[in-house]
Amino acid sequence: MTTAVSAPLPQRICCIGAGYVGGPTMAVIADRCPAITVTVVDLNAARIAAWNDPDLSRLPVYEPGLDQVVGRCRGRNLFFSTAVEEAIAAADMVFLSVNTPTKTRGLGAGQASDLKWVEASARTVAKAAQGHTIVVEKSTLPVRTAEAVKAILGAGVAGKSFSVLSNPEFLAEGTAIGDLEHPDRVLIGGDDPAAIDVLAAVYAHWVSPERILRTNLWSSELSKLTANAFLAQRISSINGIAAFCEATGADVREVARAIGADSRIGPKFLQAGPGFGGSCFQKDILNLVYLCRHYGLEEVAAYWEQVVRLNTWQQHRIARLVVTRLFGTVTGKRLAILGFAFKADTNDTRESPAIRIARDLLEEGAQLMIVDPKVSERQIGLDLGQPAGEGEGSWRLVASVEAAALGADALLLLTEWEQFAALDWMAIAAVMRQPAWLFDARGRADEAAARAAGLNVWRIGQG
Ligand SMILES: NC(=O)C1=CN([C@@H]2O[C@H](COP(=O)(O)OP(=O)(O)OC[C@H]3O[C@@H](n4cnc5c(N)ncnc54)[C@H](O)[C@@H]3O)[C@@H](O)[C@H]2O)C=CC1
Ligand SMILES: O=C(O)[C@H]1O[C@H](OP(=O)(O)OP(=O)(O)OC[C@H]2O[C@@H](n3ccc(=O)[nH]c3=O)[C@H](O)[C@@H]2O)[C@H](O)[C@@H](O)[C@@H]1O
Repeated sequence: MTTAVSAPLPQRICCIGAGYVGGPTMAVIADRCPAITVTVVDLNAARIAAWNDPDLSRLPVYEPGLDQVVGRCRGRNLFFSTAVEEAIAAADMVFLSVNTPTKTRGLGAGQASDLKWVEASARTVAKAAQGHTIVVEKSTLPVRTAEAVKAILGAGVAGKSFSVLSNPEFLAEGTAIGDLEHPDRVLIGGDDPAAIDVLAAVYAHWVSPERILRTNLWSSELSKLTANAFLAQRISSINGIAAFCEATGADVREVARAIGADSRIGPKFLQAGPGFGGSCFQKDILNLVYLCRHYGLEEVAAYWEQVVRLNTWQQHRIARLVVTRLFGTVTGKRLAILGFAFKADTNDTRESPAIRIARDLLEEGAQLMIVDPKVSERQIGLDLGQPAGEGEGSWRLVASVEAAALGADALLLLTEWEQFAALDWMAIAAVMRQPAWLFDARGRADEAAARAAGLNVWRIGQG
């Protein structure tokens, strides 16, 4: 399954989709392969303009270290452009890195992946490509999508030829650059050994051969869905045990440490929290569920569906217990929300647990004071479906935890930003309305200091 590589390199790579995956992935390829010209294209002109912003702090994706990589390559062998067809025509390798969200209507709505962007970009490649082109699926796709991509490309004009590869991306947001520079593995699926060699030669610039895995197309597509399903399953498992700990007097951190010491289980992805967020776990599992049902595997579908159900339950559970502890009502009460991104070190809020929890509390009439170092007021407004405001059932974005705490009955720690781990609890408690609460849904705050400052503390998974 592993490979040693000595194939020719592509000269020009085009990547369709300048998002959280396309941007950082291509920046690292350009950085590690100065001989390759990499052009990232997108229909979204504002996003491309942001990638070209001379001020590197204003790139459209926030990732630690990304600004430095882009700063080294942009204008040298890394380009961002809206000239999609031109870049495809010049390329000998084209990555499809477009969005594949859950369908919102029609057949499979709520579960199947919406492949309209993949189909549209494949059609553009079929039209604009010249000569032989290697087309690489970078987006996360339902197993057997390559068949559809091949069919679209095969219907193109004579004189063009294509090889289709699957090369799913395993980076996690917040650690994207490190994940790309030191991947556990690179997976390449395909049925054209020469094309696989060319792509493997790109990665071989910085990834050792034994980490470059080759499979058939379908195994590669399915491995990506499976990896995300397994990771998400661990989170739902530990969150279920956290609720059980709260009911029984056990402590989920101790349980996680104890089971994680078993080398067969391992310590990673055992952090109990407000449920997983991010654009992919839920959509990829629901896609798996849809595919299992399609193939008549109802029990398998129900098994994976439960991972998502438990996640949704966990988010509502946290909102409910906040209301219960605050004497059964939060109407008109100020609540400080610490963190809105779906995890630390990203500006991404897609499927963030903070959204569902905040919406539940707004529904109860709370006034939310939100603090997040990277998320914009505009984005929060879109996520909560209402603009910033005042009074019952309203929210505002404020600049500091101290400002959020002013007159608040409770703080909810929802994203594990580093700065929330070391707060001046005396100063914070002093400006809150008493009796005041800290609800630590990430288990990251200095609980002893918060208690010493007079706060009541609820911590995830602590009985
Ligand atoms: N966000 C993440 O951490 C990871 C995402 N993935 C997968 O990678 C894929 C992309 O995800 P993100 O980068 O997060 O999405 P994104 O939504 O940030 O970026 C996708 C971009 O593609 C552009 N686009 C769509 N159709 C186009 C077309 N026909 N021509 C030109 N541009 C077009 C959109 O304008 C958008 O800017 C998805 O399949 C996702 O499941 C995989 C691993 C990690
Ligand atoms: O396909 C994708 O999009 C990516 O999805 C995840 O990456 P990402 O969603 O960026 O971030 P994770 O670190 O996996 O965190 C996902 C969510 O789970 C939560 N989480 C994670 C780990 C944990 O122990 N506990 C926990 O609650 C995080 O706070 C976050 O809300 C996977 O980790 C990547 O390998 C994959 O490429």
